[in-house]
Amino acid sequence: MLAELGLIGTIGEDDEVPVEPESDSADEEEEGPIVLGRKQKALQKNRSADFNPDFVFTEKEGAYDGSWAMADVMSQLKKKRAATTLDEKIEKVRKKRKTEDKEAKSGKSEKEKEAKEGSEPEEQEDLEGKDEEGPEDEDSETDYSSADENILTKADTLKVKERKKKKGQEAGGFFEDASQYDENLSFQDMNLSRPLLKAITAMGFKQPTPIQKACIPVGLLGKDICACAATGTGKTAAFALPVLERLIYKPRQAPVTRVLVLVPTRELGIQVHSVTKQLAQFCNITTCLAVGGLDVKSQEAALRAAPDILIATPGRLIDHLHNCPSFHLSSIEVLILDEADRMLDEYFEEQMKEIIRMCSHHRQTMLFSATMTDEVGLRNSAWWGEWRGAEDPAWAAAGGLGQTWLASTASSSPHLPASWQASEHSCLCAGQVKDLASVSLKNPVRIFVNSNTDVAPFLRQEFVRIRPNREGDREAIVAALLTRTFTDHVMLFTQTKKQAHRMHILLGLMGLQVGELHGNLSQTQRLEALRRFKDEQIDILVATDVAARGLDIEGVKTVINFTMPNTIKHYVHRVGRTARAGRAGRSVSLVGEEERKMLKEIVKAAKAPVKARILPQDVILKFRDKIEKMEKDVYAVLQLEAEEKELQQSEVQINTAKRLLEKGKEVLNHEPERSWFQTKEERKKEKIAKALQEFDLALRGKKKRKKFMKDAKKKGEMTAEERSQFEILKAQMFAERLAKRNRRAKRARAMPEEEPARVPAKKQKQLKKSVFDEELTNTSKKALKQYRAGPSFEERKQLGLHHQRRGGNFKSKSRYKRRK
Ligand SMILES: Nc1ncnc2c1ncn2[C@@H]1O[C@H](COP(=O)(O)OP(=O)(O)OP(=O)(O)O)[C@@H](O)[C@H]1O
Repeated sequence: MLAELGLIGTIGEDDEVPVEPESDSADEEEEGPIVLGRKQKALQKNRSADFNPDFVFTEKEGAYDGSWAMADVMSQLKKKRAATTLDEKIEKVRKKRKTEDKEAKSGKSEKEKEAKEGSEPEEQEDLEGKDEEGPEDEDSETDYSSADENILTKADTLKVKERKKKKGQEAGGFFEDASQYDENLSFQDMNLSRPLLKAITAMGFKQPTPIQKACIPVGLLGKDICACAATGTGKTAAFALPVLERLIYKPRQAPVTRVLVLVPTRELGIQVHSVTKQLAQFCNITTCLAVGGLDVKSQEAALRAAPDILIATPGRLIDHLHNCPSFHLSSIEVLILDEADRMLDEYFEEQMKEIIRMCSHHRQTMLFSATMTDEVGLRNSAWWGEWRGAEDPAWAAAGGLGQTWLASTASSSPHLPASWQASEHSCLCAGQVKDLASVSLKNPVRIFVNSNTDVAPFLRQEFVRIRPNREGDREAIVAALLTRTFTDHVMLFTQTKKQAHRMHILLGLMGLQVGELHGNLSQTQRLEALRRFKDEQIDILVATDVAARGLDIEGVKTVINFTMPNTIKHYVHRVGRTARAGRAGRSVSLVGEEERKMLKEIVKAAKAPVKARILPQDVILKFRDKIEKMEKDVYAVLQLEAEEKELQQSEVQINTAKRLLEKGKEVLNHEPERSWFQTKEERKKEKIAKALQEFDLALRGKKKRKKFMKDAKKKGEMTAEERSQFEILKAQMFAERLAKRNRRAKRARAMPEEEPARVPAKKQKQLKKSVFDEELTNTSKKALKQYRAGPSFEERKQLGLHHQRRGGNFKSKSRYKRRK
């Protein structure tokens, strides 16, 4: 690639950098455990030895086919008329540019030749020689002179960012204490059935990861779990294995769906489904995938067969619940929320309420995430509690899945944390989690193997500072990083879909192999991009946060953040796409002035040294120049896209009109409209309310923002600076909205449902009862009779009222008397 661009590579990902105080070579030299296809050699260097965590991922053996059951999924995709791909358009524009430049160059050299023929005939040979020998440069319009090459060979500089430790505050603390597990526990020790152990071996898992060691024994007991472990540490198997074991142990009596796994994105659904299927490959348990973007009809057919385990995204699940008459959730025995904090945030709020309302109350619930907070449960306690509050306490005794066996194992299992064995509730954490336990989950076990700001253990974090008023450098810096240093297995995250698309075009025009993944694409395009990235057909995947959570793409070496994401949580997930399953990985984030606060927090939370990468200024300038020159080509690609879209739209219109003329109106409406839990009107209202909220936030006291938005809209085309500013602004708006919502939640929604304080019987007797307690709250028959009848003769005598007639309102009478 560098050769194609006429550049010479500079600092390599694995190179030693002089300024770096400690050597990085060790982590590059160790072998990666999983062998990759085409670029194996590069990846073999990718294993880290920088860190020494307790757990070491062992090499995967056997035939673990990590594919996403793509064939299955692809057959469910809607077929669309094939148009030219973006890459084809980019290629077309590139070729055109090359020919133009070639022509321009040859015209120029002709002129020079003529001029020189007249003046300096002796230099002719030299020039001709140069023309022949000189490379037929593919990117001749941005060719670099030999002087420039010197500049480009300058190495980046890496400096360790010092972090200020708070006195007396060590990382971990409260969280680590809460989750103990038997470190020597093996899969064989876990009482798992043979078919599962066979599948584990087939998938190449030699020993359980910490989260698996901690969760599987507890999950087998049918306990509710709230679990947090770093990205890429095997949470999927941690929830899937106990569930599968319980399904095997207690086979179903009737064909019903018993386990529901909810995930936030379609791609993650496909992946979780694939992993579950692989774990269940040697038993009779059936699985089903119900995510958006795939064919509804075939999903409905699969649901009618009542699969044991259903993996779904909330929207599509609700669609089925409302439109597939025989499908319901009343038989769900286990509910799992993968990426639980996301599933319970405002985005899914209405949908989750609807799903929980339809779910059986008698269930085990498990929440999993790398960024789990106690708040997750607390914040959602109000509405969640509504449905779980009145649960049958006899559930555990009556038995969900294999309860008898569970009861016997509970007391004898040597693999449960010591604290758990001592007392069932000692594993529940004190403080905030108590609130969560009492409202969201039933006596949940809190298993925090990592803190919720921990990044993957083998991740090396780097940051590139964007200087004030140099926001426009971001694209140039990213291009420089991708061309010179991180050339393959890279995920580049942007804040907006538009920027992701632009980066795809820009990098594509530079000759890099790029794909994009975001919500503006069809499902086919999304999956195709992922497939190509997994199959190493492309080197760089530009994505929005839709790809930030959960995706397990083998061999991702680098994650680049174009801007810092919305929150630290988003950051943890994004950078978690690399350094998975014991492998090393690197993240490089571009940080501007306005994002430094988040950087500080990241540095503070980091357990390994965080580094600042400094690119030579000349390099940035060169790439900036290159991009500027490319603007017209970017525009040309966008034009091609717009033209093709227009053409497609008119084709659709013509076809519709044709069908209308031929077969009448009913042909267009032969499909009955699908119902949803919200009416169209409600959905519209919700959207408007959310948009207004955002709008309100954007304008709140921030004149700068208001002006920025207005100016950008007016101009239509943004400058590089404005584009970057817009990315940051979007992240800030999200963060503010979240903060506002959290503040509001604490006031209005997060009332912890505290149990009435239990007073010991002895103490109760000692407590003095007030007159209020004794008289007004006494609802016994005798007391009520007495109250109706009024005071007795004795009492009236005491009050000096015995001479008055009984009955009537003696109080008012006496008052009347006094007044007189
Ligand atoms: N016991 C094990 N031994 C070796 N590899 C494992 C083991 N368990 C899981 N893995 C592998 O680890 C990788 C990450 O697993 P998984 O996707 O479940 O992580 P995760 O914790 O859910 O990550 P995220 O938080 O990003 O969703 C997968 O490739 C999986 O095959």
